[in-house]
Amino acid sequence: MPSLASARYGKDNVRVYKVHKDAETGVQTVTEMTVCCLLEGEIETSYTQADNSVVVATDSIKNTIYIKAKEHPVNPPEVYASHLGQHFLDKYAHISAANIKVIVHRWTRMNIDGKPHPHSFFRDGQETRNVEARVTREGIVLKSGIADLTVLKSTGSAFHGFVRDEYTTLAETWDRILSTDVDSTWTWKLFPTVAAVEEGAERFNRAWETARNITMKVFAEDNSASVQATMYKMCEQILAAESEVELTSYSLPNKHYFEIDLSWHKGIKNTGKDAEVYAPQGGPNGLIKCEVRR
Ligand SMILES: O=c1[nH]c(=O)c2[nH]c(=O)[nH]c2[nH]1
Repeated sequence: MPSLASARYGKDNVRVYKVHKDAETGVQTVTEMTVCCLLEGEIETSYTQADNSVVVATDSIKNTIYIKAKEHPVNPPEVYASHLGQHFLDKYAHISAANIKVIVHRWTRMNIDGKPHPHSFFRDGQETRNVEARVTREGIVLKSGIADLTVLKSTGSAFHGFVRDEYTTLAETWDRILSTDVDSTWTWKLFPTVAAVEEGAERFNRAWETARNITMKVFAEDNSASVQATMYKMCEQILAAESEVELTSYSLPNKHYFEIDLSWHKGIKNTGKDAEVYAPQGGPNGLIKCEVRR
């Protein structure tokens, strides 16, 4: 006899835009998000017995995402995600967990004639700021992060001393290009209530800035022995800087740039210390991950 091992459902890819209009200055500030909200609880019978009486329609979940964005600030996204998730526990006794994911897209204010423009913005890169909240009656687990921050350094990266055997063709290198799309997360200690999330909410913007700055500074300044060694240093520094963070993680593709031997053309030197023109690769790519706990 089969049984339902796990279940969650809700609405994904809900796109939300909110504007704040400062009545005094006329300055407007915008936030664009993509939201996912998946519920868990006593919903088994909707799967096993076609019992829709336990189903909060995903259309209603979508409506709630908009209503909560109107009722509450959407900045920082950690606070919005906590309010949204808590709503489903408060409103529906049979719902035991709300899993919220908020992806915040970049809208950076334009500078026109050297002055910040009051209502015009541009997308300066695909990088997003992400939050995952799991809200239960035990408390709120928040995971904050950065995704798709594309970085490259043209030197200051090496990779040698790795296993050499009959499967190895890769040459050791003391000077290579290093490029990746940063996916970094930091998981907070458990918050008992939404009020505890709200209290000192500036911690979330500060930690995002700290993690982003550490990521870029370590990437730029570390004389990298490997992606593994460099990402571990980033994790250590984030844990040292943010005392309420329990766990940090990185997932980094190693986006390869291959040297091109052009010696067949008039003896051109384009390898080793003479390398200038490279071939950026699509796939395959390395993929290096780690989690570091306090
Ligand atoms: O930083 C690296 N880590 C690896 O594990 C690896 N493997 C590889 O082929 N190149 C690299 N680079």
